Amino acid sequence: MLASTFVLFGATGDLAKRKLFPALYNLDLDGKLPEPFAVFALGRKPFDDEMFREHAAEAIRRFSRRGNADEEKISRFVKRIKYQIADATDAAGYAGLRETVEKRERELGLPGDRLFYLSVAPEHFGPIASHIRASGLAKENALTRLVIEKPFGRDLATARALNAALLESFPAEDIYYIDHYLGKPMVQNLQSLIAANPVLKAVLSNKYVANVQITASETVGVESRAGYYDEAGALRDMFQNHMLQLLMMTARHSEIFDKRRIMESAYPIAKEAAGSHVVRGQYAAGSADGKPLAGYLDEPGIVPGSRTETYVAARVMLDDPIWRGVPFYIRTGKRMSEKSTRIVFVFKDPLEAHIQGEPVRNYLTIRVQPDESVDFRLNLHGMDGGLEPVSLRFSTRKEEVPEAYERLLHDALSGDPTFFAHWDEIELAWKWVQPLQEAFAENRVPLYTYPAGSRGPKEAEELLAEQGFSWLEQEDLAPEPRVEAEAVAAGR
Ligand SMILES: NC(=O)C1=CN([C@@H]2O[C@H](COP(=O)(O)OP(=O)(O)OC[C@H]3O[C@@H](n4cnc5c(N)ncnc54)[C@H](OP(=O)(O)O)[C@@H]3O)[C@@H](O)[C@H]2O)C=CC1
Ligand SMILES: O=C1O[C@H](COP(=O)(O)O)[C@@H](O)[C@H](O)[C@H]1O
Repeated sequence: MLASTFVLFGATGDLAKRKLFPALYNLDLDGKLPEPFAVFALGRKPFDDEMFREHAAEAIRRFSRRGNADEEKISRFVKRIKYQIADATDAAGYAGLRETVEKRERELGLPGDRLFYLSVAPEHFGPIASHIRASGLAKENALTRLVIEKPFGRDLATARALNAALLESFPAEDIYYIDHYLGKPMVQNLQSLIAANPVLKAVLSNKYVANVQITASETVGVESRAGYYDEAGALRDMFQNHMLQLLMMTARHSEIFDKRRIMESAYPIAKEAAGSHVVRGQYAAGSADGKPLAGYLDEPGIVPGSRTETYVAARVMLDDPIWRGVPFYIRTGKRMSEKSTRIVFVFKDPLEAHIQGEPVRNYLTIRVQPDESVDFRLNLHGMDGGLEPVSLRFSTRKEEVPEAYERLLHDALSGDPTFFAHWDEIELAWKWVQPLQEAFAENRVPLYTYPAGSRGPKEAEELLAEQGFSWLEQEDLAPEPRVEAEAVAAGR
């Protein structure tokens, strides 16, 4: 059943503006919100309803993939929003908030099934949950859902403490830990892509796969989040959550479908050995499209001399019957040459024994964003008598891909936890990452620089070269195909 009251803490913030209001609006356009639907936008800034509705409308115009369409629809959507000035740390204020919510629900005839979305800094997660419970803002005998944003802790101990604090106020089944990478349609598709295609299922194992490469590269730098990012770094910001979730989603298979068991099967990397399996980097000055880009240390708000990493690459091995012996190379970085999230299965060289020079390989590339595609690189006999790569491709245009937050908000409203991170996965991921955090803090892993707008530190090549591999970049994966089968899906 859908919750029909949406209470958003942190409604004046960046995430609400860029992702949450546009996602709610798109759900409204698609008829996926209940009718009526009440939105309570909470923040400390001195907006009134009308001012805030214009703020939300502007966010939708700027950031929704369909925001430039229809002013009437935008106006109808924002009328659902009521703005409430509220300091989340003020326990006494929650009684008033409860009255406001109940009054509105009575007006609209709503049952009091409420979703609380905590889009605020993590130090507020525990106290807000506790105040919601103590004030009775979570209604007895009605549905309650609590959505928690990241970062979920800054290490294993703080994540455990935070989880314990949340569990004092809410039962585990009411808590939804959002990881927006799990909301990306192609990530959600991974399971059916493999399960529904025996041909893929048959070859995705250590018998045929030489290595797997998971990349999430970004062109943006630290932007306006220096305060948070300089404390977090790429390991906490992207690797512990999004990248390890991508690993779990990629590696699970019909024998071991539970993501927890995949994470459990990842061989730990001791801090003393981290330098042999992990590369960290920080962007220096560089350029993109002919324009100069500042180095990380010159970005506004970064602590002088900061050793925070903006790039991490790691080799992960799994103690799993299907994947034993296959390296999973995982990398993420800011200020790289391209925005791309993709998973590449690199197949073993069928002609290894017979060919000189470049190996001949098949690749299966699953592009998650910006465009979605599944691309099989085959080798055909070319005109010149040699082998020539060709692609078999299915793709969806970027504008047609629903935003991750759309799907996840709808799932949370509906009470479907499938594509949320589960506490055990979060805990296992922190456990795995902990020695790397220590190794970074103790400077056991060199911090290499790379020019902004590049492919990251050249030292990351060595991670693969040791085993005779190399990172596959877009141009390696998408050779101009001589033969192409392309299916463009509309409106998925
Ligand atoms: N922005 C992003 O791209 C992403 C953000 N996140 C996470 O989402 C959460 C929100 O991030 P973001 O929107 O960027 O943060 P911002 O700093 O932009 O916004 C913070 C929000 O919290 C509110 N707030 C702060 N203190 C209080 C308080 N005492 N009482 C009530 N409200 C308060 C602010 O209200 P006001 O300004 O009115 O005081 C504001 O609405 C964080 O946990 C972040 O890590 C996760 C992934 C990506
Ligand atoms: O969670 C985060 O994700 C974004 C990247 O998300 P994407 O959907 O654009 O790939 C990243 O920029 C940010 O630093 C991080 O906190």
